[in-house]
Amino acid sequence: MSEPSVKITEIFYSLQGESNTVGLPTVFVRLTGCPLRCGYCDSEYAFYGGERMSLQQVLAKVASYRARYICVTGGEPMAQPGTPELLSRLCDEGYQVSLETSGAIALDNVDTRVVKVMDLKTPGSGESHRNLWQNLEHLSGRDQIKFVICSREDYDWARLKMDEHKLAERVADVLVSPSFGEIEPRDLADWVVDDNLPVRFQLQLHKLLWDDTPGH
Ligand SMILES: C[S@@+](CC[C@H](N)C(=O)[O-])C[C@H]1O[C@@H](n2cnc3c(N)ncnc32)[C@H](O)[C@@H]1O
Ligand SMILES: Nc1nc2[nH]cc(C(=O)O)c2c(=O)[nH]1
Ligand code: SF4
Ligand SMILES: [Mg+2]
Repeated sequence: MSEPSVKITEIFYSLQGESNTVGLPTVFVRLTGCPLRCGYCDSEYAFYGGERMSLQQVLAKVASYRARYICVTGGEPMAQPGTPELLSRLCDEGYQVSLETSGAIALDNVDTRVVKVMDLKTPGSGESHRNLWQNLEHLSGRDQIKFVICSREDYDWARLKMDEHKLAERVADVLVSPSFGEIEPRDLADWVVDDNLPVRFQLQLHKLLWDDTPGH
């Protein structure tokens, strides 16, 4: 079989701004294209264009940064057929690999060495009908679930889903993140504290440090 290829928007080195490895120097591999259209999406520039690269080329570029942590994101990385093999090849090289995904595409073929960060799309995203709830079965105690919260209604919905699906017991962390610029981060923080909710509150560190500049 010929070497698979993937369409890439950018590969860059920065500090992990999200998830439970926040602050760790990380190489980001941003794949092009996404079948969803979340109203808040900060990565619309990855919907189109990009450059087709062989897995060899991606691995060589990643290696040039001499980093330990690799985050595969997008766009929606799982929308490309070459992604599962890319993830496995990165693991084979010894990297600590994470995958940022909407979970709207089946995750059953993702290497178990990869830490999956699955975003359950809230009503406020406009894409909650795309959540594939069966994907919860493919998450382990090393994975993470994220809710991006756009309003109090989203927060109440996330709490309900946590309860219904026993989410805090399934994964390493349930993350809640304010939709950037849409709600006051402090409101979300207060709700979490008031409810003693078993989640990890997070802000997107890279936006505090570098605004919203691509490549960070
Ligand atoms: C750009 S997406 C790429 C991966 C995948 N498509 C997904 O949605 O998980 C990476 C993460 O950034 C989050 N994100 C995008 N725009 C955001 C915003 N304006 N505020 C907070 N988080 C945002 C997404 O919800 C997702 O968890
Ligand atoms: N620094 C930084 N950390 C990130 N973590 C997840 C990102 C993403 O866009 O998926 C991201 C990003 O774009 N930049
Ligand atoms: S799924 Fe991810 S990349 Fe796609 S529109 Fe939503 S936030 Fe953006
Ligand atoms: Mg981002």
